[in-house]
Amino acid sequence: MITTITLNAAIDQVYEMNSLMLGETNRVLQKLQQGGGKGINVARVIQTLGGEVFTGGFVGGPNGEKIKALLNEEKMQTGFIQIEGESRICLTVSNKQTKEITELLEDGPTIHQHEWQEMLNWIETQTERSEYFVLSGSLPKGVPMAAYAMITRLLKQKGVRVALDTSGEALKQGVEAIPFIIKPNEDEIVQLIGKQAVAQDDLIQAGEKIQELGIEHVCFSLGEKGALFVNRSGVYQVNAPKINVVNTVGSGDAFLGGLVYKLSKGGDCTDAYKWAVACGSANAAEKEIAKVQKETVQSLIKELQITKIKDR
Ligand SMILES: Nc1ncnc2c1ncn2[C@@H]1O[C@H](COP(=O)(O)OP(=O)(O)O)[C@@H](O)[C@H]1O
Ligand SMILES: O=P(O)(O)OC[C@H]1O[C@](O)(COP(=O)(O)O)[C@@H](O)[C@@H]1O
Repeated sequence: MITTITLNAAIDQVYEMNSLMLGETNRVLQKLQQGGGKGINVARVIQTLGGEVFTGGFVGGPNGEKIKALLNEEKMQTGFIQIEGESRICLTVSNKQTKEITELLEDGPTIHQHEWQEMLNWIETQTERSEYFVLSGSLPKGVPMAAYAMITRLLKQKGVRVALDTSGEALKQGVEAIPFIIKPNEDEIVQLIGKQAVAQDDLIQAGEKIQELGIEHVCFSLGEKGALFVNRSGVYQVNAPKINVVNTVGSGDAFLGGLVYKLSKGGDCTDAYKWAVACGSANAAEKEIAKVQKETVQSLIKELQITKIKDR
């Protein structure tokens, strides 16, 4: 069983528009609503691929009720902790003409100390039935900056493998706890290593340094360029397939869903790397967030090549 956690769950709302002009009246062509936030999205992708997945996090207020109802409709297995605050709304504006994507992300509720403690207790009980935990997304206010580092240490003591996908200081501290997998995107790589890593050699050097800390799979997702993976045996590159891009929001979550799903099945990790890129790209071809089509993933995997660019 894979468990995913979303400390800052959201209603993910997508507005499709013909244009978006600041300072003008803009009309919405179509509105979509989903239960979201990174861990929930990862769980949706794992469920679509056929994996056994459970998803938890904090939810509260009418938005929290909506998130639970939406996930219920999708028959997702959930175990949320109810909070006093109100869950956030994350808005994606998708411009049909220019294909531009604009994201407006609320920062979400404040978590009280007793709610955080409840979460730590819940995680502890959930370890009994989980081989993997996915910790994803921004930290809500009130939760310690070391939250992911604390959870990672707790899970590792129980023999659970941790995949971490977050940003900024939470990522830096999380990395110090040595999760099994990290998946920074280009912005997060810069935050993590403190310098622009535009050249491939810089990325490889940074990835190797992080891997040597003991992180088994350092996975750099690089948008339309695909991804670079560093593990103890080498450095691997997978180029993204050419697709008709509709909405890239959730591609990182789909990437992580595909990666953890395939790793949890065992076998060669290079297959899991291809699944990750195929899922990320399959997501970018859809309007909805982290709602990949299994058939698209399977056909993209056949197109993908993985290249070992360095032995270690
Ligand atoms: N424009 C694109 N074309 C094809 N694949 C894409 C595109 N954007 C993202 N992807 C796929 O999604 C994966 C994750 O995207 P990325 O933008 O790196 O993550 P995040 O959403 O976390 O910023 C990429 O590795 C790639 O496989
Ligand atoms: O928790 P954060 O970092 O605020 O991000 C939340 C947003 O990230 C998403 O999960 C998408 O993330 P990715 O594009 O990185 O996969 C949205 O669904 C959500 O609204």
